Amino acid sequence: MRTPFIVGNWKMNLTLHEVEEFLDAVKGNLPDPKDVECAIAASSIYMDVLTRFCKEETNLKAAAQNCFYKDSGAYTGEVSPMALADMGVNYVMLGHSERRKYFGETNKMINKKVKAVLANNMVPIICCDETMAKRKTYDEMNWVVNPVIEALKGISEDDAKKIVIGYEPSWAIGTGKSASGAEIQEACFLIRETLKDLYGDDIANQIRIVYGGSVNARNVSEIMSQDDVDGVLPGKSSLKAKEFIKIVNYQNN
Ligand SMILES: O=C[C@H](O)COP(=O)(O)O
Repeated sequence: MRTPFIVGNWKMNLTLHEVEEFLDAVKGNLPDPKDVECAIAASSIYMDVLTRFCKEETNLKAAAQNCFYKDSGAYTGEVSPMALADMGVNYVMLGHSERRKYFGETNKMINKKVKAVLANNMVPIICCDETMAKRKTYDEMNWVVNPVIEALKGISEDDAKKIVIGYEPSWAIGTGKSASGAEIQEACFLIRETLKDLYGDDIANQIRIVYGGSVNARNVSEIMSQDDVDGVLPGKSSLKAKEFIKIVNYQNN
């Protein structure tokens, strides 16, 4: 059984004061991780505050939004996966469409980062973008499948079981208009079939696939009801504690 997984991606938002207010507000309001596992992907400057909080409030996991593929060295401005692991970070998002678009991240680079994150005993959340143009061509290799294959090159079966795949169509990100349940299921099914080709049914059925793109408290239940969807990755809706609490408690609404 795949435990539902909800990761709020704060992106480059919130001040320290707002982060503290958010964490205070969610305390005691998050579901049991056996029912729904929750995480916040914060900017690395807030990682210390977040990981300290997560050590007390064990219903929340800490995620980073990115990291470099080397543990240390002369890489000015980069974030070390070893340092993140040392702080108690559990998950690292990799290959978000904003990283690909604004910072030129390639599938090859993301594959190196996946290996570095796993080597530091954290779990990568590998994000796969999709443009509407690609979806319309129905060219499966270029659609959502290719980034998954490229990101997983050289990843063992044991490691593959742990990873999370994020399906995030860029045409739905930050637009306020989520993909429909059927569109999400179609892509997530395709991703799972790809995982089956790579690792076989047993492992593919253990890998969690989450959807991101204008998820909110109103559409989360419908999205979560899709067969191949195991979680969501709300961006904007995760900035307000009240809405994040509603999203993660979708099973009670
Ligand atoms: O990582 C999160 C996604 O980019 C979704 O962001 P959004 O919920 O603001 O559309």
